[in-house]
Amino acid sequence: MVKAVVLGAAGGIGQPLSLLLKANPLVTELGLYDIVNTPGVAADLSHISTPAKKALTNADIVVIPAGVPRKPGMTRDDLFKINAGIVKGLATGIATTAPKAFVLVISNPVNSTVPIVAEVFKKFGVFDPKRLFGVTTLDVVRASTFVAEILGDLSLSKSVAVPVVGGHSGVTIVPLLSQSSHPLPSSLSQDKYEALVKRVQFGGDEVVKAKDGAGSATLSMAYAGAEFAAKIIRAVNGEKGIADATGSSALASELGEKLPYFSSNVELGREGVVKVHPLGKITEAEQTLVKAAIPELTKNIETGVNFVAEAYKAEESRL
Ligand SMILES: NC(=O)c1ccc[n+]([C@@H]2O[C@H](COP(=O)([O-])OP(=O)(O)OC[C@H]3O[C@@H](n4cnc5c(N)ncnc54)[C@H](O)[C@@H]3O)[C@@H](O)[C@H]2O)c1
Ligand SMILES: O=C(O)C[C@H](O)C(=O)O
Repeated sequence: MVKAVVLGAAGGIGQPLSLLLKANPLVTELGLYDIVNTPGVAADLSHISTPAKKALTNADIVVIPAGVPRKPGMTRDDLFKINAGIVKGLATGIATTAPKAFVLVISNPVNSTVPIVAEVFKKFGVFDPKRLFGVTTLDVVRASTFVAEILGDLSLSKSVAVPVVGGHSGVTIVPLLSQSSHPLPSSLSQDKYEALVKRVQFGGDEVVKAKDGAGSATLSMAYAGAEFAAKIIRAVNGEKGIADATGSSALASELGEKLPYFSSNVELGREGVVKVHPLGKITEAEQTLVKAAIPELTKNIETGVNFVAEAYKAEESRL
């Protein structure tokens, strides 16, 4: 029995993600919440429509695609002003209603919204780093698709696995192409390698540009979110040895001293992350990418942590 809840269920990501979760036979109950149009989506999916508190009761897994998406010319950080408050509010609802749930944060900027959820959970004494994830699966999906394209066989894209570590914006996205399950052609030029890295790092911008003001990736994100959620659900159901390269898990990686959040290859179990894998053997070029990611990721994490600290300070001074 697994209850999944989508917060932001009426949105561009929320609707197809809810559909994919509905289609997952392992999801036995689906809770939908949005500030608009929830009954419409719920009726459409023949699902429950309840206010957040009730929707969250007994949730095993909560996915959060609530918040505003980018328009051309914006960075993910530009979304912080609006989305930070939305995510803090929803995290409070989860902390007080479903503190044991696995939480999957999609709302951008993920590098900062994951620390926001963690800080709220700490305040309520319910923080479990093994159960909190930033969803960076779309970067893995993109990297795998782009590598399959280079290999000239798109039918491979489901079986190509490329670990992508770090964070979820620009230089913080670090594809470990040397660890691809399907090696790149040895003839690939340095220019082409660098272009591939850039394409993975800025894949989101490609979609934002193509949508021309109508938002950012929704369908590929729903697919990626549902894939990751499905892995969590299988792990919750007791399946062993489920591996994934995703999630700015708040667990210490080998970079843990420098960075409290760093998306890594992880192994999942009934209680959440059971193992954070080290980066393993990486090339000099990949080491350079990791080094470049750290300052930006550090800044993004601090932004999230400081936002919550200041919000609570302001709340206390009002009392
Ligand atoms: N992690 C990733 O890889 C990734 C990929 C794509 C998009 N995103 C992010 O996901 C977010 C959503 O994108 P979208 O295209 O679905 O946007 P959208 O505007 O289509 O949908 C967002 C939904 O959130 C709802 N919402 C707003 N405040 C809420 C609240 N307090 N409680 C519940 N629901 C609330 C809105 O009503 C809306 O239905 C954006 O921040 C976007 O940047 C992340
Ligand atoms: O690019 C965006 O703003 C949305 C998302 O983070 C993505 O990678 O597609």
